[in-house]
Amino acid sequence: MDSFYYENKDYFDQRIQQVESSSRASQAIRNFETLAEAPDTAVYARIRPLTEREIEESHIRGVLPDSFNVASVHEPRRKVNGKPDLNSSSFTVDEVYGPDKSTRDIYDDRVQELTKWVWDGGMSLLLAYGRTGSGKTFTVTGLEKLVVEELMDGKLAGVREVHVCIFEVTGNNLYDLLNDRVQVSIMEDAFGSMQLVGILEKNPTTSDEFLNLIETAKAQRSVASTARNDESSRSHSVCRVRIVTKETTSSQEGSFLLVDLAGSEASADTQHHSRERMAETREINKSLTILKDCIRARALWSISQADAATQKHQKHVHIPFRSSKLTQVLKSAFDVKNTQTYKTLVIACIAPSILDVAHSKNTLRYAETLKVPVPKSKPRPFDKRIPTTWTNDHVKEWVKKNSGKPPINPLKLAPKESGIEMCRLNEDEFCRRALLTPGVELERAKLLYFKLWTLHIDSRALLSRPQAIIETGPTDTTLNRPQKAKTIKPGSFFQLDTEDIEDGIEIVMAMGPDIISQKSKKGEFGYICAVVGSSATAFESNMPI
Ligand SMILES: Nc1ncnc2c1ncn2[C@@H]1O[C@H](COP(=O)(O)OP(=O)(O)OP(=O)(O)O)[C@@H](O)[C@H]1O
Repeated sequence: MDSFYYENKDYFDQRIQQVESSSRASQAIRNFETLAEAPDTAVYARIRPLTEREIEESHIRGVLPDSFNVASVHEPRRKVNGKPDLNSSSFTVDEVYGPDKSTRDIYDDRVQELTKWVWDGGMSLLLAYGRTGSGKTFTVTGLEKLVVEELMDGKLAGVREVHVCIFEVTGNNLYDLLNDRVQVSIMEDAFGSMQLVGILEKNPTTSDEFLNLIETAKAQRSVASTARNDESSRSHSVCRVRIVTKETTSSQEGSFLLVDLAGSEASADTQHHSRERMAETREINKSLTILKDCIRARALWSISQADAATQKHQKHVHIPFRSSKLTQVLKSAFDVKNTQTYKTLVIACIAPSILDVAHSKNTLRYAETLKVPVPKSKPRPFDKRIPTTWTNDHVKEWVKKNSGKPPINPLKLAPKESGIEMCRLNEDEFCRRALLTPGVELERAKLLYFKLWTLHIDSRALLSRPQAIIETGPTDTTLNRPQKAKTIKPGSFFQLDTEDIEDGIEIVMAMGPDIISQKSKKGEFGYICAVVGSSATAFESNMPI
């Protein structure tokens, strides 16, 4: 096709110019509304500019940003009569960045939010996917620098320790890029977390120190590439940043995984390579397919959870993370037992040349399949027992009523968050905001956080078992709910209705059926309950979620 393209270059040039001018018009009517709430998994496409070599060789662009979230791909083709034609197709992702967009634009739009999320104890995963030479390393390295700047320049609130390790996944082997490529292994600990055994973790205290580590890792990676007589990166490179805070006792650790994936190559591209290189390509492609399956399966699982009430989509979801070393390393991002929300950003990197469109289509197809369409279901109406149905006004009202005296300022705690967003907030961030109200001490902030979580957990039980009664009971610590109470599981927490609240007792925990009281002898069914006190230190509990 290359020679056909050069023979008909003027024709293709003209056609692409026509397409480009019409796509500019459609970009102008960008719909900002769809960006209102970024989903936990976002998929972007970044189309790099033509390189100098490509320009010298008279390539033109065959992949264009069509609208803010659509990339159009124009493939040269020969009609049966021998005349040239363009085969056009389009792909939809969350956001398309054209060649005029900088790494800073991507950072400001999404990655900055992931960085702040991690600083406050959240988990983020950033993956750059694409064919060899499509701009993955350029993008990840640029973003890493901006992440480092944000983390280390001291402008984020609070004091944290930053720990970093950078390693490479080549086939089934892991190499430490900050320790002379020493081989490391991966093991699952008793809690189901994957531990890198033998990895060297550094603790940079300045931006420069951190950036030097990134440079060291980059040099180690290219040493290996040169040794294989191979300019491109045939391995996945992972930079793991852990954020540790000592400010509150129960604070969670933040984690940011930035992954520069190995180039996806079609098997046909490696036909002229050695058997070893072909096997390597197969291994890389396999790991990328497993990665896609894991991301999709995790997203499907989240949807099934959100939809648990209707039971429509609740089915067993298999997440095959054990099938490759790469997905084992990233296990925490797919683990359904992980109670922390992972925010994931996948950047599909695209080489724009019209002679590379077959590869670009594969990359965009891969990116498209990562987007799991969320079934359109009617939003659940407001229910005071279910925080995920609360609007920001409901949240504010709840904070005012439940945060003691003087109440925690809802404008400081939840300036614009809905109930779902408040449940996603980690404890540190929740307490930090609560403490902005003068006179509020940490214990009270924690108690309110706990109250919200208790409600949320109970509401999940209600949603997954619609027959379960999450009702209030009398404050004599015995729940008297004949029949209905039989569905209550010991260990469940219950929030009492306002009219049932006495002596400030709002929350009780069901211990077990009351079989000895006078009421039960009369045939009434009740539960012995433990009172949950108003002090944050009154009890401890591991609640199933
Ligand atoms: N957005 C961009 N703007 C300008 N130049 C870019 C951009 N993206 C990539 N490039 C250039 O394109 C070339 C290939 O980019 P890069 O090395 O990042 O590709 P890659 O996908 O990581 O390739 P490999 O898989 O072989 O490592 C480099 O010369 C890089 O500087």
